[in-house]
Amino acid sequence: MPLVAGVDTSTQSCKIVVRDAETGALVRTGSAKHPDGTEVDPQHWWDAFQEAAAAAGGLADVAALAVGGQQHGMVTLDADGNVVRPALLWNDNRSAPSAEALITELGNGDREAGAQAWADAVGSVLVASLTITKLRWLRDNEPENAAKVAAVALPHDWLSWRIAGYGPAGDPTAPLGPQLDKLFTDRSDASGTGYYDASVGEYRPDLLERALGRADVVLPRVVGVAEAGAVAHPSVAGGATATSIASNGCLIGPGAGDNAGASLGLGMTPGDIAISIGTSGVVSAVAPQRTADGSGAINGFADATGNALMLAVTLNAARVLDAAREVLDVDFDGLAELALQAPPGSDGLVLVPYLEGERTPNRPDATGTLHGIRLATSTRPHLARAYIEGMLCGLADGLDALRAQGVAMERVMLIGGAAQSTAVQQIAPQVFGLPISIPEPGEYVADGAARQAAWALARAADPAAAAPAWSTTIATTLDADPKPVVREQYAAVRDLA
Ligand SMILES: Nc1ncnc2c1ncn2[C@@H]1O[C@H](COP(=O)(O)OP(=O)(O)O)[C@@H](O)[C@H]1O
Ligand SMILES: O=C(CO)[C@@H](O)[C@H](O)COP(=O)(O)O
Repeated sequence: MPLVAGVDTSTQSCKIVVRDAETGALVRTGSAKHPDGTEVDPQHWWDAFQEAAAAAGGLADVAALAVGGQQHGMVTLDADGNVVRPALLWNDNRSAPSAEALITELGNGDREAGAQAWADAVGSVLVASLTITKLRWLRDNEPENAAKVAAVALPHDWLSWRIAGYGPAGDPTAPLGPQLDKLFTDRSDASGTGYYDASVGEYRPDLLERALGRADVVLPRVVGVAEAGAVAHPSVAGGATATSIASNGCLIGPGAGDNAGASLGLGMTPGDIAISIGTSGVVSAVAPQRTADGSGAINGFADATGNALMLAVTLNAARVLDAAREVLDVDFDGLAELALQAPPGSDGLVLVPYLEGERTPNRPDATGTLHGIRLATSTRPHLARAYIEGMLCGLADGLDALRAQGVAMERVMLIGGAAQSTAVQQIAPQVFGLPISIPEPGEYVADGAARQAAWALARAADPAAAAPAWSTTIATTLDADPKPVVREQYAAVRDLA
């Protein structure tokens, strides 16, 4: 049976799964770390991809692959294919004033009108995460770099291009050189740039020009759903090209933004909600039409199949628990054990977890605040529980925002690194007031990319082929009595922060 690979070039690491194209059975995996920081030289992603591919036993026997990736990161390339400056990631907040300026400008001085105009035009009210705001920041703060930009790509576009053999002129790992017109992307990741309208499937060069001051830059071609964007070059990843289908080489699928990748990996349909607790906290739902929420609570992105993907995204998720482990000097299990020793609501100890500012609500300069500290709550279990509850309350607000848009919630699935925490699993249904399904532990973004690769492979033979019917196994569904006190306490202090 042919094998396919799915890659997740995420904020903290690169993960690769190799699966059987027909059954979806997991064959092997590999991963490698990315450096910390909100501005990263993309070369690190390339190095981590190579390391992860080697850890996965190489990709020489793989017939197709696809890359899912952290959304929104601004990768600027000059005419020779060099990155102009380190990529600014989705969680880099320096462009918050640029976002505000672009909103007010589009509203001709009226912020509210501008917010709605952006939501109507591209599905999202601008926040610092979106690529377009980073381009405005570049224009205003590094004009010499802005002048060098010949192409703008996203992390998954850039990595796909490198795997296809393109890259900086003279780089021996880029034998096909700096062919910027060979960059490609997909509708899901393009929909997070702020200059692509997924409702009609077209870039908005006029909006790009507003940000960068010009629109004469190459943007990646948006390839169709499950259409191969390129063929992997034999010299990359220790021979990533498939020897098994030598006549075709190893196809590279369109790829996806990581949240659309997870949606495909989970096989989400309307009524399904995914809550991902990775570096970002994401509450997502697929919908037939893209939304235009002028309040900014919901991003109206696209998925990787032709639907819309509604997202509420927080900046403070798994790393809040990493911070708690640091403060309490415990490992993952230790944090979970401590948190489960304290009662729901932590006897009034509440963390508003804006440790990196926040995106939803839009408070880029906020810091975290601990409320309700008394002698009785100055214990390690209370603190551990407050960190977990505060992080989950941010996601519960995201669930409310989706509800307010009329989204049905028939099944709520918890994924992402911190979903492995037994304390998160047990406390989540108390905070959300809903049963929570825990899929088998896995890398659902990489799985979605693998499924897309299998789909692209099938489409190469039959243009009408449907996505392969891989199934997701729900390991357990957890229910608990809702504990409204947790959200009530949080709501009372959230806006004081
Ligand atoms: N058992 C656990 N409990 C809490 N957090 C965990 C656990 N296992 C992993 N994590 C956290 O999950 C995060 C990585 O999750 P992941 O979804 O891979 O992130 P990303 O996709 O943003 O790179 C890290 O911050 C890590 O500390
Ligand atoms: O900005 C968003 C979505 O809009 C984030 O979800 C990023 O796509 C990063 O994802 P993770 O690395 O946290 O998975």
